[in-house]
Amino acid sequence: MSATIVVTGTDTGIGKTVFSAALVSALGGAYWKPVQAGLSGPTDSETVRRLAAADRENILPETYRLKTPASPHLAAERDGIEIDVETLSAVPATPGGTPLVIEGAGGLMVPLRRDYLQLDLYAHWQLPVVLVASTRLGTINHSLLSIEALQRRGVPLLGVAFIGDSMSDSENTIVTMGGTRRLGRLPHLDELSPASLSAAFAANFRTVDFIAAAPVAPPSSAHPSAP
Ligand SMILES: Nc1ncnc2c1ncn2[C@@H]1O[C@H](COP(=O)(O)OP(=O)(O)OP(=O)(O)O)[C@@H](O)[C@H]1O
Ligand SMILES: C[C@H](N)[C@H](N)CCCCCC(=O)O
Ligand SMILES: [Mg+2]
Repeated sequence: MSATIVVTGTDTGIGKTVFSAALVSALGGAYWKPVQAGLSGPTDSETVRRLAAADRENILPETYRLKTPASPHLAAERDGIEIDVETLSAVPATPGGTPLVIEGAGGLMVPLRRDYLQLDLYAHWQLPVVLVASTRLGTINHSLLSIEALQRRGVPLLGVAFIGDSMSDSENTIVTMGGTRRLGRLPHLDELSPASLSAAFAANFRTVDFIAAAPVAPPSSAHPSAP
């Protein structure tokens, strides 16, 4: 069983927090946002707590709370600090050993420092990753680039969670050419509430895919060259 899942995305603002809340709720799990950049308005931890109707103890404290809503490396510099990667190298324990959902900041190639990417941390952790991707035009490129980056670094990829209206050709193209699987698609919800979100997750994903399935091993050549 995968007790810890990393939620990454093809971009910032793609739906990682909303998907993480749905997953936390479905798993009865805990949530950790290691680096929060931007403190005005609800933080991602606060949003997950609300949308997952999670107990306070299941929202683990962020390791870094940075004021500026920017890339973490820059937000840290603005706060006059440098992110110490060592402090992020071990994943915190959860109350009662419940499953843990970890949400990154933005996408894979986002720097935590000027010499260290978020992807470097994921390669170190070797935890199964869910890639959250939009279904809108442009997603094939962003998704395949993200998948290739994960595969090149040997990071286990559980699959892709799509967000938005159905675009079956884009979704199939991404998972087929990327050598991974489609975990489901969360439609756009006009009203985001704990009830609407958990109903949408239950209707479109299988919780067992996140707890029982072995991550898809990164193939050495997911996209063979054309003859
Ligand atoms: N399925 C959905 N239905 C309706 N709104 C959504 C859905 N998914 C995401 N959103 C909205 O889209 C916006 C961006 O989503 P979200 O905050 O989850 O992105 P993110 O990838 O976590 O961004 P960040 O990189 O800042 O952490 C938010 O306003 C959120 O409420
Ligand atoms: C501030 C924002 N909400 C995210 N947490 C951080 C996004 C960093 C994106 C950096 C980039 O890819 O240009
Ligand atoms: Mg977020």
